[in-house]
Amino acid sequence: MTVRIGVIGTGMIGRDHTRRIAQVLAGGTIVALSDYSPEAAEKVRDELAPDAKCYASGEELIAASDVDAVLVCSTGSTHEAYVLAAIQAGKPCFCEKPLATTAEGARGIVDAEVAHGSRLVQVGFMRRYDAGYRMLKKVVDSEIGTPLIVHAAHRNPAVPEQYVTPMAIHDTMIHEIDVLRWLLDDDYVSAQVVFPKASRHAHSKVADPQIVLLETAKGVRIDVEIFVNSRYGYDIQCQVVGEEGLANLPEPMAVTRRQNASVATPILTDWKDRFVDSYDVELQAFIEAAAEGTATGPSTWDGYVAAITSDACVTAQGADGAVVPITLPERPGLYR
Ligand SMILES: NC(=O)C1=CN([C@@H]2O[C@H](COP(=O)(O)OP(=O)(O)OC[C@H]3O[C@@H](n4cnc5c(N)ncnc54)[C@H](O)[C@@H]3O)[C@@H](O)[C@H]2O)C=CC1
Ligand SMILES: O=C1[C@@H](O)[C@H](O)[C@@H](O)[C@H](O)[C@H]1O
Repeated sequence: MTVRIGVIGTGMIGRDHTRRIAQVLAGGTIVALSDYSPEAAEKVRDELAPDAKCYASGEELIAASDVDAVLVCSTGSTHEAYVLAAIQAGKPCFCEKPLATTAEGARGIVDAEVAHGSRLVQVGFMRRYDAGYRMLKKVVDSEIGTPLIVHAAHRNPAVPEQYVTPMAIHDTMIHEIDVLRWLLDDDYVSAQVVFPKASRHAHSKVADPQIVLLETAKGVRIDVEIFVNSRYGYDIQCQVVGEEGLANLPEPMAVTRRQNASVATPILTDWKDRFVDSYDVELQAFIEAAAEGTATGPSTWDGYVAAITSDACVTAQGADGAVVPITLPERPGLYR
């Protein structure tokens, strides 16, 4: 079966996901597009999916009888309503992060999916599909003993003026929030944020860098440095310290040069390049599950837990170094 897919939001990532479904992946075809700006949808149609129909609204696209599955790639604040509409229509739905911008909104999606009775939603936490993180997880699961500490860093070269302090959590660190939970098979119990001396390259509305300290239910201590004006590159680091050894996330493949009396390895500068393969793998998994009328991978529950944790971290940003507890409700059977 070829899964007929509609894409809502044809900005940067919606366009890129349309390209991969139209040109790279197997088993799916783009039949529908919609964007708040009709020209944006038409442009993507003309460039990548000439047979797709453009819809005036995401709701109409979801309701269309020839749309089997939906990709929600619009601005974060619009995700919740579209995902709820897709569940209502009984259609598999891939939702880019965040699942919702509030924990309450994400809880509503959990409740709707539980009421539906089976999984329909995959959240776009693509790092779980990254070959490097998967290799790291294998080692953490079996070779370095019980994990004790994680040191992580998420560094971007620069961010635009509209990037504000809470975005370091909601937009950027949300990837670490999800992937470290998955890596350790654990949940968070508290968050604390401390601010080092600010970089002179940071805009006035973002405190940068910042360090988020998380504690897990099993007692692991995690420090995540978020530095979005690091200047030098897009750099994702993750080191797990275990009782019997230590494991590092592999660096992206790059040619090392020995030249002019130095050894040099280039570092990526654009996040789109860093996880390009993982986006392919996550969407291929979505297409295959959608063909069976279901969803796999990062779930609505994972999106909800990420939202609860993000909210706690944002509270911690304003708490003058105080530790903010994180309490999770009981996990419904659908997600066990
Ligand atoms: N997994 C990942 O690594 C990444 C995820 N994202 C997420 O993807 C989402 C989109 O991000 P970008 O593509 O970078 O943003 P963007 O700003 O380039 O595109 C968003 C698009 O949504 C459209 N839009 C806004 N409101 C809408 C509505 N109500 N209905 C339909 N379309 C609407 C806008 O017109 C725009 O074309 C965000 O939630 C972002 O966090 C973005 C980049 C990377
Ligand atoms: O999701 C993403 C962006 O929105 C965010 O701004 C970047 O920091 C992340 O690394 C990228 O994966």
